[in-house]
Amino acid sequence: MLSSTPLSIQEVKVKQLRCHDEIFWSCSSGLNLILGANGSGKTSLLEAVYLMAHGRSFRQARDPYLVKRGQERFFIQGNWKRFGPMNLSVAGRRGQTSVRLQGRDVQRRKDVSESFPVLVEAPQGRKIIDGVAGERRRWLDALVMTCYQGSAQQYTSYLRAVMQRSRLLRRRASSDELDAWEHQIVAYGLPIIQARKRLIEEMNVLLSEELELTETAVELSINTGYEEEAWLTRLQEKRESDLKSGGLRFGPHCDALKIAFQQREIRSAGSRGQQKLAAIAIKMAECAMWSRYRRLIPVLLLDDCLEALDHSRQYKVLKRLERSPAQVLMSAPDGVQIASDIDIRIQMLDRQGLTEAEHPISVQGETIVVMEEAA
Ligand SMILES: Nc1ncnc2c1ncn2[C@@H]1O[C@H](COP(=O)(O)OP(=O)(O)OP(=O)(O)O)[C@@H](O)[C@H]1O
Repeated sequence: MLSSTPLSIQEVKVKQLRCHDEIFWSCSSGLNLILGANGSGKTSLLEAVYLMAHGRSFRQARDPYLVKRGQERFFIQGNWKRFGPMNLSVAGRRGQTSVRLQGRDVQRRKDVSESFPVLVEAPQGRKIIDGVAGERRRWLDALVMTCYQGSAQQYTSYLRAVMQRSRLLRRRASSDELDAWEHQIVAYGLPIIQARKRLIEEMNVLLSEELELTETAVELSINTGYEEEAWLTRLQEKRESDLKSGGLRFGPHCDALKIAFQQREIRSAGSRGQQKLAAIAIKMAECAMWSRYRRLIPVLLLDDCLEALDHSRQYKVLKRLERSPAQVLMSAPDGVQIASDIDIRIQMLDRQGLTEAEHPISVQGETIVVMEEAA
């Protein structure tokens, strides 16, 4: 079997990004944790790594506040390892960022994000577990396109056919014209449904291997019950109502991905801790898919990833991450305790910058309690 290459970042230099004036972060290839007070700039450091790979922030709203207040520009420079050493840098000012790879301007951001896969789980990031249905669907479809060659084209053609049908409805086009585009909707839609089905099956197998972490099986599902003739008939019958409602409200572009736990949707039935464990298990499965189809092991950014977990589950998460072949960059607020048998590099962040921390971080001998609970 072909082996996969783990991507990793070794050094990050950040200038004038958010609260940081100038900071240098040296990362190890395994588990890395930044500890610091609220507002000390931990998330901003993870954001810097994401910005290099994606050219934009993972924080939700399009953010014009990346540049430090009172400054004109921010700079990020990173030394990565991907087969050999690679250099990525980002320069930005209000609303604009430019990415350079090995000193040359990057024209297509996608080329970098596909070659430098960086996955993120962050409270201010995309809400896959407890966000709106569209967020989950976009995440699923992005993973389908990552894993199965040619599927991106199916999505583009399908959406073009959906939009074209809406335009024709508004123009009161002939039934023949509409027929042709409705056939295209179905012809491009069916492979999308098949690809989603296949991906969900693969992900569910991977998630079933994370049972030790999630404790209860986490399962993904989406509507796959499309039948060609029935779909075409439905499209024909709904022409009038689709015209009135302003668009097509049925099809793969509307289906909701469900993430269930004990057969109930985790976003409403799961506790915050259970949702967190599911989110981490999903990231593990996503990493495995990248490794399987792209032969690359992504860097994982986990912001505040121990939040909402009790000591024994924090320990379990760290143990799981320790086993992962991925480089993991995490943040947590001051006061979190890490058991001594976790192989992890811990750095403390304050106004002076980052300093290596003693390990284990234990308050009043509670580490022992953590160990006992987890045993
Ligand atoms: N453009 C900016 N200029 C200056 N400071 C900023 C800017 N944007 C955000 N900040 C500040 O930067 C600080 C760092 O935010 P960040 O989210 O990185 O902190 P954090 O350590 O992750 O905090 P928490 O533990 O609360 O999640 C915050 O105090 C924020 O108000």
